[in-house]
Amino acid sequence: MTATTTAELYAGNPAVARAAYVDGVRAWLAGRGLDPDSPALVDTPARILRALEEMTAGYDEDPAVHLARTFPVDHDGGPIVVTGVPFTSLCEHHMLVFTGHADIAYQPRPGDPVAGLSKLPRVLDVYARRLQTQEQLTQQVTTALDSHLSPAGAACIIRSEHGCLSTRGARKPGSVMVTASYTGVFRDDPAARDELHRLMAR
Ligand SMILES: Nc1nc2c(ncn2[C@@H]2O[C@H](COP(=O)(O)OP(=O)(O)OP(=O)(O)O)[C@@H](O)[C@H]2O)c(=O)[nH]1
Ligand SMILES: [Zn+2]
Repeated sequence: MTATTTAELYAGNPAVARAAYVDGVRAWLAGRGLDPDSPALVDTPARILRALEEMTAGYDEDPAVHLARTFPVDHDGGPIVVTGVPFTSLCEHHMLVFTGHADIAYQPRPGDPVAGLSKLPRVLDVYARRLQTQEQLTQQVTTALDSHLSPAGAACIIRSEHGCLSTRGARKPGSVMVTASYTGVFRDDPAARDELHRLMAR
């Protein structure tokens, strides 16, 4: 007989896993010398759980849904860019917030239909609302644009401040992590990438 892992025990049993989480936070509070039944703390474990579930709701979403509908518009195949899109995510190492802005772009092939403007921030949020590294989040956005729009190229640049770096550990508030992912023309053609950076400058 093989031992049951924690993952096996709780996968498919979200109600049991939630109860165990609340018990665990209560145990930690008590171990820290605090009263988990005090009016101030009695609802805190369930509150943390609700916040975590809200901030990881992206696991229940598929970016394909947002990119399925496209629109025919007159365009000559120039880059389409949305800059300064705010987001909040959770780092997978500490489950602490990292928050910042993304510049997202794709270059449709001439004559191809385009995605609605709001869909780029929506795709970002599907992935941001998961446990993330910034590198992975950046790349997932361009991969989704490539997969569902088949553009000539896609790009995502993210600037964000990580709570795990600013509030604990190395404690460096104000430090900004910058990551970039380029595909197609933006990866292969320096002139196209330079032009993109000019468009993104603000
Ligand atoms: N590359 C990358 N690193 C991240 C990201 N978010 C958090 N980290 C880092 O993940 C690392 C985890 O390192 P560990 O040594 O395992 O954890 P730790 O002891 O808490 O590290 P310190 O933060 O240095 O105190 C830290 O260096 C974090 O800064 C991210 O999105 N990308
Ligand atoms: Zn972290």
